[in-house]
Amino acid sequence: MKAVHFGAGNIGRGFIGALLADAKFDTVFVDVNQELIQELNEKNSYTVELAGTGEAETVTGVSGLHSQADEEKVVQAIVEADLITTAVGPHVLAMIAPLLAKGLLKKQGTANVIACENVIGGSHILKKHVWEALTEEEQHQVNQKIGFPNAAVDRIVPDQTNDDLLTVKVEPYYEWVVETKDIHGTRPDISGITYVDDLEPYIERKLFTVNTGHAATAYLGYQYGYKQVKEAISDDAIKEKVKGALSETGAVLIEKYGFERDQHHQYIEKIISRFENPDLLDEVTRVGRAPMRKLSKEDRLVKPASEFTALFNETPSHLVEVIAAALQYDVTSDQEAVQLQELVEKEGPVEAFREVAELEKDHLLVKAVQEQLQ
Ligand SMILES: NC(=O)C1=CN([C@@H]2O[C@H](COP(=O)(O)OP(=O)(O)OC[C@H]3O[C@@H](n4cnc5c(N)ncnc54)[C@H](O)[C@@H]3O)[C@@H](O)[C@H]2O)C=CC1
Ligand SMILES: O=P(O)(O)OC[C@H]1O[C@](O)(CO)[C@@H](O)[C@@H]1O
Repeated sequence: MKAVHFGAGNIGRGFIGALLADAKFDTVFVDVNQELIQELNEKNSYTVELAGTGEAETVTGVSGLHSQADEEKVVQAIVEADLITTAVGPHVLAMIAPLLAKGLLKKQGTANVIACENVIGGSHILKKHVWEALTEEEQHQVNQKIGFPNAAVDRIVPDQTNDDLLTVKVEPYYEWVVETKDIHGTRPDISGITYVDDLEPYIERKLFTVNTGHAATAYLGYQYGYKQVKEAISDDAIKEKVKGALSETGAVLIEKYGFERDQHHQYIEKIISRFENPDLLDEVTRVGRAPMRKLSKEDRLVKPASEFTALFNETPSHLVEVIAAALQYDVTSDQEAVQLQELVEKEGPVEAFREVAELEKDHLLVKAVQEQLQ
């Protein structure tokens, strides 16, 4: 079996690539990092270390292509692929879509495209961008043979500090959930995938617990002066606030999906313990990256906070505190943080928040953030 995976970064190599290799796929990684591509083609393998266990896995059957310089080869690889996956970041999906469209158009048999990004409906977002690159007739042709099932991916893979460029250290835990309804042909035979009929409860539980909790730890940690996530979460004051924020998202999730309360709180505890892994060096600036995306209306802070407000007619004080901390996140090496701070400087933090989160002026959440910032 053959796979093409866009994005040979942390999650690409450390999670998706490893699970594809376990399922006996040969994987072509498509990236823009020439150094990574060269290494992949020289070694055709790399190591995945499981943090805190001393265990490691060798991933074989891999190679690399550049998404611009090797365009024709990428198209050919897509033509031959049984499965196409991505882990490039939500904003990059639009950039890879034209090339993906070219390859999909030339394919003969059925295949599936699975976006493995931290966003709700990632594969559908990618499909929308692919559609923009095709005529109506071409869309029809591609629709007959290609599925775009949505997915949720969960594994903490920090930025890497190894001497070897390809080696990647990951947490042992992982979860890859794929929605069955949009799959074309047979389901990819990958034992690491959990197939579900309805992804929504899974992706929301994951995004509004793992990612909300992580973002809360990062923004509060940055505010308190911590560099590493594990340092931030071992500060009791931060941990209590993170737990508070996750109780609020938990209240929304329990109300919406009927999760059992005690089980959900055990899930929260388990997630927090993953942030504490002493063998994971994970900087608050990686987890807090792209604060404008993280403050957008469908993402991990504002969506559960506005749903909490609507459901319970009160504002979630811990999430509001995290949102206020995110508005003060001024990391100069982060393009979105710089852009956010420029907006804060120009419009003031409350108006900046309202604009980024696309909320009405009189929304209770806007008022609560205003009070928090006073
Ligand atoms: N790192 C993690 O723990 C997790 C990350 N994710 C999601 O996975 C996605 C990727 O995240 P990471 O792997 O952490 O980021 P990363 O920055 O390590 O990897 C992204 C890769 O995409 C490549 N890329 C950028 N533009 C490209 C283009 N036009 N064509 C092909 N490749 C391109 C980059 O060179 C890089 O190698 C994000 O959506 C993230 O939210 C999801 C779960 C866990
Ligand atoms: O990848 P994003 O959406 O910028 O957010 C970082 C988050 O993604 C992860 O890398 C994996 O879920 C978490 O470590 C963190 O919560």
